[in-house]
Amino acid sequence: MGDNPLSIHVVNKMGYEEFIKSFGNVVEHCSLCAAAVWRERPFRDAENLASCFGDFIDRLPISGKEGILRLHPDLAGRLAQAGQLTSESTREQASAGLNTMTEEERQRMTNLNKRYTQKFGFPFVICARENKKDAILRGLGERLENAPQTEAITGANEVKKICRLRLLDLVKPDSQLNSPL
Ligand SMILES: NC(=O)N[C@H]1NC(=O)NC1=O
Repeated sequence: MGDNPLSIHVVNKMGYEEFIKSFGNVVEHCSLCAAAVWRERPFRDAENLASCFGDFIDRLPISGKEGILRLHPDLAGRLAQAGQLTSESTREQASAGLNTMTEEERQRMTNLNKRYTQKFGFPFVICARENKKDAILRGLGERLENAPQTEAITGANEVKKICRLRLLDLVKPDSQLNSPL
């Protein structure tokens, strides 16, 4: 949870500019999602807000899902090594142990990421907070075998998990529309 989690009442009173400022990166570099989801207010609670983002992503055509995936940085890629990830990605990649890989593991990850991007035209995305580096390396190898359409949907489902966890950091989980909290 973040330092000052918001109550759902505060969220529901936000104008769209404030809403986009608060939630514009729950889907990495894609403030369009927050800009679209604002119209669904009032939200019941943090989980309902997360479902609205998830439903928006689900409704996108395959080309839109691919577009969202293309806004994600490679895991343990060049941006990570240069310290240029968003603060959210930095924390998530560290939680999976990706910042403490051996040189050999990093090389394997780089090679697999390259093959993945060449095959699909978008980067490999997985919810790093729900996986450790071994599971991520294994997942990368396995998902390389998937068909492109399957993989766009699998990646979008991982984006939804990342988005939900980011939202639960920002909004008090026990704050509800019909209670004073
Ligand atoms: N490529 C990729 O999966 N990136 C990410 N995953 C995650 O949990 N945070 C990210 O930035």
